[in-house]
Amino acid sequence: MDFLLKAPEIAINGLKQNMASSEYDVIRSRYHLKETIGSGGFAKVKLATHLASGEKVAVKIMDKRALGDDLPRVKTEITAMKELVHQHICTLYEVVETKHKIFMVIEYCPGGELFDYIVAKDRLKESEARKFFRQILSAVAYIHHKGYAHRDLKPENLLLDDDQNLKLIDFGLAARPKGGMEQHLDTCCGSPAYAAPELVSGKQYRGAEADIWSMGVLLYALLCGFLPFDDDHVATLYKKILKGEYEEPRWLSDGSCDLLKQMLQINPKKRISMEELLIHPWVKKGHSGTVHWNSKCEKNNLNTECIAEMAEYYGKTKDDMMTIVTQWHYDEITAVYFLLLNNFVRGCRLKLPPRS
Ligand SMILES: [NH3+]CCCOc1cc(-c2cn[nH]c2)ccc1C(=O)Nc1ccccc1
Repeated sequence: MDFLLKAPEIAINGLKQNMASSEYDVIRSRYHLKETIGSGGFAKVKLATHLASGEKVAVKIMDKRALGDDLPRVKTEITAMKELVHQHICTLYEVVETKHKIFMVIEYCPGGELFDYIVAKDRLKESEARKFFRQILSAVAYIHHKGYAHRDLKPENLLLDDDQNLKLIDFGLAARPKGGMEQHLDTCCGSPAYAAPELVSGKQYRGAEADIWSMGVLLYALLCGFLPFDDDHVATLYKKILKGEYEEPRWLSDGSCDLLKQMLQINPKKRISMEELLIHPWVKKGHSGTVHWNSKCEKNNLNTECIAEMAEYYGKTKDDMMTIVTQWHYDEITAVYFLLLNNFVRGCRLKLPPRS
């Protein structure tokens, strides 16, 4: 099985990784792996502690031998997460690859899945649904701006951080069409209940338009606590999606019904666009302005306070530390930078302990 990221003989973190040693040696040298906090088909996700800083992280562990046809999904996700750095997207901190394993170290979200949050509350009040929907819009407008479509938007892929803010995960099905976001896509993917009519009918579709349909289903789930189109038999579910008829519970406001109607348009050409969504009266209600979707943590705009803290920790000049960080090897250095940055963005000051 070839290496996705590095040839086996290339040193990992300056040390020649003895390929005979445990597959977990490198990850355990920097993280204390704890309980499993999630799993999906080909991966399990463990809670871990970053030994140098004491910060909690999530480690997504995949065995290349078990991945089979899903191996390209992992490369897609790693490539996408390296490029998509945003306050409402789970940050990829580090990638460790060994002969048989791939470890993705990701920002930890202690609040769990939005799915479970909705189930626990039955359904959300309009104001809370709006708060979450604005954050989802912010993340999706950003990834569309960067030329990506997520293609698997659903409450299971939105996690709550410790400030009750949403973070998007699972970019394994993301697409970045070479011809730009206007280019049509062919692959039918994602979760059936959230899939757009043009996607389930096997037609070519535009990623951005399909993502907007999925966000309509997501908004409906936030406001109602159940899905607009649902059935135990996928063929029947597809018929319901293609028909586009759904119940409007009496608790939905006229504004909510109007927005849902514009998002759940079976004809993608009649569906509301991202630009119109960002300024929609329902989205703006009760908030001072439109949705801010630009990233607050772009890689091309390094945080000088984090660099200064790292320079002191590693005994380097700020310039040398800046040069090392901007190589973005997604190794220990990248992880430390993003861990410091995430705390900075949240208004905390993470002080690294003296190095042993
Ligand atoms: N539905 C989410 C289950 C837990 O999965 C994750 C949790 C975190 C996480 C938890 N806390 N912070 C981040 C980060 C990433 C994943 C993830 O990518 N899961 C996955 C996706 C596709 C296939 C298999 C697994």
